[in-house]
Amino acid sequence: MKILVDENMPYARELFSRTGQVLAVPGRPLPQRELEDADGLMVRSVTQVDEALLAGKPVKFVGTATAGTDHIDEAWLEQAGIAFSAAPGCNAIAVVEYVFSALLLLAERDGFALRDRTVGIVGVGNVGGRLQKRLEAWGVKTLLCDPPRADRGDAGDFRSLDALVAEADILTFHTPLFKEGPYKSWHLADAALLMALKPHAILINACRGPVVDNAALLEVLKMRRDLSVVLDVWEPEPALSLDLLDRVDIGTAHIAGYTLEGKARGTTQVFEAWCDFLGQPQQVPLSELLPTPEFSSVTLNGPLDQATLKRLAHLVYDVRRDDAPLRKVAAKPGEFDRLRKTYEERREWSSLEVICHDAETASLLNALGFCARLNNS
Ligand SMILES: NC(=O)C1=CN([C@@H]2O[C@H](COP(=O)(O)OP(=O)(O)OC[C@H]3O[C@@H](n4cnc5c(N)ncnc54)[C@H](O)[C@@H]3O)[C@@H](O)[C@H]2O)C=CC1
Ligand SMILES: O=C(O)C(=O)[C@H](O)COP(=O)(O)O
Repeated sequence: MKILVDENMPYARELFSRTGQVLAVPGRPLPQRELEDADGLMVRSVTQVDEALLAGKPVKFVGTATAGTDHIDEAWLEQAGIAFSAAPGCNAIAVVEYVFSALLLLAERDGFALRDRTVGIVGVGNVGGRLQKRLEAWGVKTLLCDPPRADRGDAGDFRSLDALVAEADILTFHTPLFKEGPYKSWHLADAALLMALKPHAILINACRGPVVDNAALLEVLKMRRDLSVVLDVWEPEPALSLDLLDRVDIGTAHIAGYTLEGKARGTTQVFEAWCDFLGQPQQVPLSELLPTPEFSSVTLNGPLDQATLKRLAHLVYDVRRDDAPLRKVAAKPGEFDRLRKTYEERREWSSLEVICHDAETASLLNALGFCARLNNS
């Protein structure tokens, strides 16, 4: 049994080698000759998996250690009889914490209270749903737009995208990329939407680059200097527009989902699906894999205000650590992918135990995703 795994998939070698011979390969471009005798192929979002890649190859199972699946031609895999599994929700917490890190930074820079802003969430799935809960836990008003869920009759106060644009101070996109169909999300944020954003609005895209028309965004930013923009994803990648990068407030190399926990969950979800496919089910608890974090415990002695929340959040992850390196190297070919492959360890808020002196603060911190406990001494 030969299993190809993307080299940017932590723990893949040790897990998949329980079931066969593992070869770690670059995902972009994938060395095609290695597919000639491969039974399993485990990729990330940078590898297009379709007929052109796999026709005539012996691969029987494809796994992607990602939430997004727009790089996979699922219809072709199905008709070719190739099993497929993704990793839904694996890195949702990481994206939520990226968004929080960015918002807390912009709030401090521009001197506003998050609680005084309304956040419009477009796409209320694993990422958007968790973001809603954490923002509401902090007392921030949210507005939700998710036409597929609204059409399914899911509970929730779902609004139109136009309503969010009209009312939200912060608009954040968390949809899959659909190039066509009833829920097409390609260029969902087009020139008209961008021009209609409220004065001093903040636009965030941490889902897929083409959900925001990047050429239109560049033109709009030349006219609307009041807008603030956070982009983790670009149209296209890896050759993003340097002019656009110059004009955004925070720009990162598609790393919003890159916590160690998020990547490890991606690997274990796909590994477990592969084992099911082989008829040898296995469960891998994350605690078996993850190392001790750099900071594991702090004591909060005062009240939890926005400035304190920012310091706590940024102790675990400050988005500026990813913005500066991209600006430094973006003009050089290959550097976008190198930044992603050599990504320095990043953990989730839950890795930080926060010891508190009152139960209300502990409960709020837990609702925000930290691991809080009451100091009874
Ligand atoms: N920057 C990064 O590192 C990461 C990016 N992503 C991207 O974010 C996307 C969302 O992630 P999850 O929340 O985990 O996916 P999910 O599938 O759990 O949720 C997506 C939600 O978007 C909704 N939706 C679909 N089409 C829509 C439309 N046209 N307008 C509004 N809502 C729509 C769906 O009904 C669903 O509720 C992924 O598909 C992926 O492309 C995900 C993880 C990491
Ligand atoms: O899960 C997703 O969807 C993502 O966007 C991933 O975080 C992207 O990471 P790579 O698969 O490109 O390493």
